[in-house]
Amino acid sequence: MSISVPVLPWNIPPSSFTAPVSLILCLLASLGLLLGLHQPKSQFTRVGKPWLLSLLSGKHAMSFTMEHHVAEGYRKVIKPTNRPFVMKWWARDYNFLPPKYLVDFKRAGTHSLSFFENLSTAFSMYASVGDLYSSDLMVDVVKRGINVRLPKLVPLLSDECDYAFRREIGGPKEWKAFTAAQLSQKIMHRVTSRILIGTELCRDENYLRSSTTLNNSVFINGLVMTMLPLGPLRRLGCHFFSFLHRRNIRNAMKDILPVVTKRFEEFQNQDKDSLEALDAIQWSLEFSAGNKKEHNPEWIALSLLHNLWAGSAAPAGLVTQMIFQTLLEPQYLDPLRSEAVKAIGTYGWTDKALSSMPLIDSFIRELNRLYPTGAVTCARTVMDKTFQFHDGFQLPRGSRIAIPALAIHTDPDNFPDPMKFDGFRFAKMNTAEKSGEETEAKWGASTVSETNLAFGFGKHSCTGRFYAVRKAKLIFSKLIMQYDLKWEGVMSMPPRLSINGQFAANQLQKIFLKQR
Ligand code: HEM
Repeated sequence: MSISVPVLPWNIPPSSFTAPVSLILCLLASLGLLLGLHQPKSQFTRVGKPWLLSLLSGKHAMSFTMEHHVAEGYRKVIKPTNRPFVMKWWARDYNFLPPKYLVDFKRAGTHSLSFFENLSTAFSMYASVGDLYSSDLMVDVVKRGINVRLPKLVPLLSDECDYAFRREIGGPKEWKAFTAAQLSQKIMHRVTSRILIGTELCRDENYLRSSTTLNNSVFINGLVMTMLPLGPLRRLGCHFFSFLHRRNIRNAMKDILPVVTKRFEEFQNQDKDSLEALDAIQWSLEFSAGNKKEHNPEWIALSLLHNLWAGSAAPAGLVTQMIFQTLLEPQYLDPLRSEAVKAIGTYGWTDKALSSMPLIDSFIRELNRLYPTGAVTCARTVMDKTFQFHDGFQLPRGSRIAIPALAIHTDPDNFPDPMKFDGFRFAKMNTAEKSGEETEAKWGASTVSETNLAFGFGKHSCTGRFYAVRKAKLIFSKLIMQYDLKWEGVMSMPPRLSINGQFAANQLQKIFLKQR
């Protein structure tokens, strides 16, 4: 049997191309590598090594130790000079700003300092979803869909959580082992999907599998694209190399698109007021209506999947961290459990109950202080010709800025004994200052402030934080009320995964659960 070498239509054998194409690819790769060594000039002090040298230093590469370099910049540049420092992040130069500029994140218009343009470029999203991130639909769905209906949504989340517990944990009479991060992720993904996707799919195992794969793929693809030495051909190269990620999108779309299309057709054909499903498909249909580009099943389905990415992984990491901390310092368990039992006993599984858990709330805020999902938040790209900060400092269009959140959270000028985990730190501060406001108070877990930056700050601060904190409280309360927890031989916090300044709770740590 012989294998014929394919011949191109105009009869030039492909072997004729091999040498020149290889040469061009080698030249481009070398150019990319050289650019990896190049550090463009900046008006600010540069921190960290060139990308390539950092990568060659193996496990100490900046990608895996980013938080230390950011902390160094904060200590050596920001604190003594109150000026920004510059550092490579996601393969590009970022100006890390002192906290005095946080006020400008509040003042700037949403499209002057853009979070989504920044995210899309950092994660090379343009290569997989085009200009999806130029749209306001994702934010609208959370802000105008979810946040205003939280009291109605909590009972639905609670039902889904009960179902998720039955599916993922069951009722073990003896100690049963689970990988904590995996368990939190599965439960959170199911609960999040109940509202962010809807009843048709939230229990569909194919959808759950393909959307979980996609959630992981967004981050992994973004990371791999950052690390490729693509030089000036970065945009083109990312399009080419994102093919696996695009396949993951197609797979998830196969599961979700038929449902969205059906709902789209119903929405077109019926009196719009008669349809009031409590889910994000409904709100996407409503909020995109009249917008030609967005009001179609493909755009809506893609947008839902990307909101799911924002809304599922980070809160799951938070729940994992809550479990680890409770096991590491078991003295917290009794007060947290008693508080949950009392609130649920009084108000049932309602929004009111979740808002009546000041200790759990404080525990969450303290975890977000010490173990935020990122050492850096408030990443933005300047979209105006120039952006002028309140003190006259200016940056031109295309500049990237960010805030060293973890360094600020652990600055002794902001918190006494900042490296110590004090689960009830914020409950104590709240009691000391309480002015009568019962819910989202000054020291509440979902209140952003200049020293609580885990959810960002300003016009683009996380719109999903109210939903996220409620889901974390709900899942954690059910877990500690229904199960005993333990782990074996663990003496310190299981190390987090740190990649490009983003953290993930330890992915391997086993815990044991037994029904109470
Ligand atoms: C523990 C959970 C979560 C954490 C730590 C978190 C963190 C963040 C951060 C740091 C930002 C950027 C804010 C800034 O730069 O100022 C952000 C933005 C955003 N998050 Fe979250 N998030 C969480 C949960 C959620 C959930 C459940 C949703 C709901 C779908 C969500 C939706 C969004 C959206 C839509 C934005 C963009 C906001 C805008 O540009 O106006 N997040 N989040």
